[in-house]
Amino acid sequence: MAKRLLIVEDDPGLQSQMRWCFSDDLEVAVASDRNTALTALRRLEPDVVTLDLGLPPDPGGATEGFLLLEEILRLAPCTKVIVVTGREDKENAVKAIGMGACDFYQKPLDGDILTFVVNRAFRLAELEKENQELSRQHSSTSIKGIVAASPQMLAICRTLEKIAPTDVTTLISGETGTGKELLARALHDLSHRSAKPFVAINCAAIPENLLESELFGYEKGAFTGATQSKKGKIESANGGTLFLDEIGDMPMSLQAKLLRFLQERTVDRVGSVSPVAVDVRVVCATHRDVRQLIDTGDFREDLYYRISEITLDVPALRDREGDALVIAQSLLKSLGKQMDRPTLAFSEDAVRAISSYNWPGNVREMINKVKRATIMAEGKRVTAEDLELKGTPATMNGQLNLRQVRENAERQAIVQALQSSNFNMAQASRLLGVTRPTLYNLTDKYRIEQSAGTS
Ligand SMILES: Nc1ncnc2c1ncn2[C@@H]1O[C@H](COP(=O)(O)OP(=O)(O)OP(=O)(O)O)[C@@H](O)[C@H]1O
Repeated sequence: MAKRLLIVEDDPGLQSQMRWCFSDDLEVAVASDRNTALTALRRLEPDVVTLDLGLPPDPGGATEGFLLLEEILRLAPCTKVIVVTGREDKENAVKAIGMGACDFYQKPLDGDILTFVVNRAFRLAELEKENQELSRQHSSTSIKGIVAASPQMLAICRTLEKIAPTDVTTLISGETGTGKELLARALHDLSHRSAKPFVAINCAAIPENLLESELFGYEKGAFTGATQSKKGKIESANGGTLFLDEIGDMPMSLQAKLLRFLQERTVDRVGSVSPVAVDVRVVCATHRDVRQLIDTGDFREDLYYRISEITLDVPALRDREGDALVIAQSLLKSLGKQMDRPTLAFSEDAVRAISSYNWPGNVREMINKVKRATIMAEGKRVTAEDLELKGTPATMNGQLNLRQVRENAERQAIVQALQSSNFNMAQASRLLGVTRPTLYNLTDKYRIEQSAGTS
């Protein structure tokens, strides 16, 4: 396929000069204002755009150019944009690079230099595509219990696999219900500590005066009621992993003691004078912004650095492309099995509603909704109503053009048919009304697994 270039330039003389610079093997389109440029972007899907910042109705300024740059990068973030500025306009060039343009070119026009800059942008676009292709090929998670399809979660899973064999202290942050504890358990299961205990404690759920003895244990007679010595959670996790959930809620008084433990790797039971050596890997999680807690004096900065040798920021479900649907499908499958309704599948409006709802309670909210729907659904289809979600009409939803909308819908329908037919290609092709070879071509095109890969 020919490489595609869009030239956005309002000066007709420069337009034809630029066109002339580029060889015949490029497919070139020209636009002279923001609207025509956006139409051409949607139609041509160029790999590279040269963008004159001074466009009508503000040819002397750069406002239209910046607006257009922003829209191009929102609609087609992989497009390489080269901004074209006046000779003395370094400030705007720098601003454009800051906004995400890949390069800039200063007038007056020099054909050789412009061709060089444009070719370099094409090469960059090509390399990025190859890179994406490669990462897509390794795009399923084989970590037990974690269902994911989004590039963000797949990247987190890859990091998790890399850090699991080490003992680095890891901080997992993310909204409630995003899977922080699940990731912490996976970190433990994939480590050499997996045969030893995984001990979790929720620092927000235990009153301040009990948390110390829960964590560090106590000696007989340390306080009224301490009739026996007791190991704390840290000691109980010896050899394994200690998971400190909601670390952001740990009281200041205990933060100092925890820091000491992380430095010395020994615990002092309450009421004891002889420290006990403990070997644990510490994983912490929080839904709070720890940096902000440090600013307000509610969290020790030195402790933060100790617990965050590696940080994993788990995005909210609504920000993970494709995850909501694959997780919902997997939940329906397992809950359907549990509740003796193994053939349940989502209706079309349910699929749309799942993809467009913003899931404030993340996966935990989804579990509740799918559980409810599995009970409530009449017949074989789970509707948006069963999920207590409003059905939403299909929209452009920030997608580039009709081709992208169509491809996303096609991809979704194929995944759904495969899942509801238990990955039986003959059955799925009948459901979709296409032949089996066509379905094989489509699964290749969209790189869809032909078997239940993620579970
Ligand atoms: N990617 C996923 N695949 C499958 N199940 C998931 C996924 N993410 C989360 N879950 C499930 O969602 C539920 C909530 O996850 P988890 O308890 O790990 O979230 P959390 O971020 O620790 O929540 P909180 O901050 O409220 O403690 C669990 O039942 C978990 O197994």
